[in-house]
Amino acid sequence: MQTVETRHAVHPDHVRSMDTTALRDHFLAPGLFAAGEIRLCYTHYDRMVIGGVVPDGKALTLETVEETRTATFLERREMGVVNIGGAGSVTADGTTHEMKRGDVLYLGMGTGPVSFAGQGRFYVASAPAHRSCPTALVTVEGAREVTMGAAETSNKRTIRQFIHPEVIDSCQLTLGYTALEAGSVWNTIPSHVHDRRMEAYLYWGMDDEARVLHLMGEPQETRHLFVANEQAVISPPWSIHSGAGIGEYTFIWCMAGDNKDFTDMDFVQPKEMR
Ligand SMILES: O=C[C@H](O)[C@@H](O)CC(=O)C(=O)O
Ligand SMILES: [Zn+2]
Repeated sequence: MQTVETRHAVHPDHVRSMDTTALRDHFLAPGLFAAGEIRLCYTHYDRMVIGGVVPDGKALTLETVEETRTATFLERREMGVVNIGGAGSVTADGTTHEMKRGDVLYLGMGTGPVSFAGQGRFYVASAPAHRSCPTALVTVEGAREVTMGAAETSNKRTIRQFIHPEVIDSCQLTLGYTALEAGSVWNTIPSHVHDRRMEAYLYWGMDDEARVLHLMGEPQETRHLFVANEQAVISPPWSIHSGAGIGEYTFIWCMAGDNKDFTDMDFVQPKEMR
């Protein structure tokens, strides 16, 4: 079964008047992972599509979606696939890529139907592309590692970059994931915005009871979402995106927009936030 939900882009002035339910309806994607299903969320933020594919031992194929009106989903798109589950495989254009937990597959524009199999739980993130870059499997070991933060500020973390200019080529997509060190709870502090790029987060590796308090909104007009395991947050270009975990968590970040410069951020110091 395959379902696609559309999310429209929202003006920051509108967000000021939203209650919790409205905020969650617009910015949280809570139900992307279901056994035997492909569930996609087509956003109008840079036309980024995020989703979950859970083959549950059988095979699931992502071929077309009505929303793109293209012959195949990736005819004019690129896509990153992250396996957040057990061992699985992804087959595209006659090649099968075995993926263990944490591995990332990049599929370039023009790739045909994409089949998912095994015990994997696959998070997908796709953006429009203008040229075909080579398909590439980047294993956990092959990622670029950056450490940030400090124990004193409760934000010591390792950022693993997979779809990143210094690792593999892509059109506009960048993707990786960030894990907190034991005792550290805060991600992406100091907060930042990058109006040139939208971003989406998928929180994973969490206990069922754990929650992340995700901060969003304009830096002087912040809002929050309580987020559970395997739920995604859509972060508009004008919004901060930071969070603190009540329990262990990792999050996949992906971005699309005008540049692929991971370090291009407009920082907002804690004292400047409201
Ligand atoms: O623009 C970059 C993204 O917000 C995240 O990659 C930041 C992040 O993972 C972190 O600081 O912990
Ligand atoms: Zn960011």
